[in-house]
Amino acid sequence: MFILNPNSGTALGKYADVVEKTIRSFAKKYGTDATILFTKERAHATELVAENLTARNWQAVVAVGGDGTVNEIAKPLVGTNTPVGILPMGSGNGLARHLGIPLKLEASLKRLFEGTATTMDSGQLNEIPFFCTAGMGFDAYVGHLFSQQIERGLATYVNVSFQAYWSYKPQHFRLNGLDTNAFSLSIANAGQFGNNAWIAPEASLQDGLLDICTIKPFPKWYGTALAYQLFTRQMKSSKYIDYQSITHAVIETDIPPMIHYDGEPFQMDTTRIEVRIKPQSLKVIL
Ligand SMILES: Nc1ncnc2c1ncn2[C@@H]1O[C@H](COP(=O)(O)OP(=O)(O)OP(=O)(O)O)[C@@H](O)[C@H]1O
Repeated sequence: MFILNPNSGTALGKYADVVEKTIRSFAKKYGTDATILFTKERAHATELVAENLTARNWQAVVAVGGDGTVNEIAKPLVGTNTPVGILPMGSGNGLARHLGIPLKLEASLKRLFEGTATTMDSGQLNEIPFFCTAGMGFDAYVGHLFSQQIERGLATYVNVSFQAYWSYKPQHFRLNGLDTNAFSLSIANAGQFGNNAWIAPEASLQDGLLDICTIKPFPKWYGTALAYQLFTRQMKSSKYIDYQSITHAVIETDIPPMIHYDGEPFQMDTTRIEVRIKPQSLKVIL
């Protein structure tokens, strides 16, 4: 079962018919068939999976889109034997990039049809599952601003981040009871946000651990160096970042925070957030 989000990235909406034809031709070539469904709105992918999951013994449910689409599709597959597949067509494609899934449609289809299922960890912020990264602070603020843009894609993301950067002020958090001021507090299951922005270059999807990455307040002029470290997998060498590997953590905030899960912004209605890992909880085709 393939679920396409025509709102993902910049190309999928325009070329959905080409994508659909290519999927069907690969399915035929590999001696199987493809059920292709389109999402109509936010959260619809989760409904489509739930409605159709028991209809057949699916080889995989494939997210055709970005990290938000993977999240919506993987959520109901946690703890089941049905693997998720990914054809990365989003703006950031963090999970697909971490997993080394090719970004070109034909290459990712070849990998999908020739791949095998393996298990990976997933994380939770209270009851909200995530698979790639989640967090609060600057990343969530940017996620929120990005979701309000008409155009998606990398250029919009860079533009939104750059504008938000100048006015953004670090916030107060309590992490496991310890007070901290942070520019951002990211929780990494996979190593990157997307677009090869490696917040936790050493993160593993199979180690039963989440990495909490706290970026401490830094002078504005240092932003370029931090961005360089982010895109060259050198964040570990920065004096402004702290890492903690955890299976469980409690984050408290002064007011209910805006968070993001896999890049999707969400306004919490509580100031207490429990972070948990669900080891080996999702099957994924690689
Ligand atoms: N038919 C639709 N119309 C509008 N929005 C949709 C539709 N289907 C899904 N969505 C929403 O589109 C948003 C973006 O999806 P997705 O995250 O896959 O793409 P992206 O943000 O471009 O990529 P990435 O997360 O990799 O940066 C999600 O919030 C999703 O719920």
